[in-house]
Amino acid sequence: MPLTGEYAPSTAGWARKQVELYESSGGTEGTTLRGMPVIVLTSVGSKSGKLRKTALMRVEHDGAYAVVASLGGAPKHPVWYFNLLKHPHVELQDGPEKHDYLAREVTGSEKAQWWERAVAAYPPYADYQKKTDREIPVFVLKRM
Ligand SMILES: C[C@H](OP(=O)(O)OC[C@@H](O)[C@@H](O)[C@@H](O)Cn1c2nc(=O)[nH]c(=O)c-2cc2ccc(O)cc21)C(=O)N[C@@H](CCC(=O)N[C@@H](CCC(=O)O)C(=O)O)C(=O)O
Repeated sequence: MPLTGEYAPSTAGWARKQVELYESSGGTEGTTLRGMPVIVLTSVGSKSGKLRKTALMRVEHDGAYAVVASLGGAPKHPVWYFNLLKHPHVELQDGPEKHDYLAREVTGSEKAQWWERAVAAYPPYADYQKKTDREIPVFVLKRM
């Protein structure tokens, strides 16, 4: 059951533009960052209840995805992190395919396994984690 609600564009201009190009091209343009694949996550705002769309690096394994709340190694979580905690039903667009997923924050050995996959997909994640004391959260998304 797709998410419904009013779309509220991100205040991060460069990321918003990438999302809008990705979606308007049906997932054929704006699908990479530095040559590495990107997905678009739609979440429900934890305070506004509006639809928020976030470009993130693509980390996939056997049909499940991980999304990494790295924010470039900033000291604070990106705010979409709080959206997924409150509203785990999200949509993920990977190229032309868009489906519903349930997001769950992972810890321990499960997180370590997905962190390895994330760094393999986008090596800068390892540098971001070195840059901050904040433990960068990872959610695993399973198809609904
Ligand atoms: C700038 C801010 O966005 P954010 O949710 O903090 O997310 C910051 C970034 O993670 C986001 O811009 C990502 O798209 C950046 N980014 C990546 N960010 C990552 O963290 N990880 C990635 O792998 C990643 C890859 C990536 C690839 C391409 C690209 O263009 C951008 C990429 C934002 O949009 N804030 C809104 C509010 C957004 C929101 O969700 N509000 C909630 C309230 C949230 C709260 O305050 O608790 C609501 O509506 O209720 C605002 O200021 O109005």
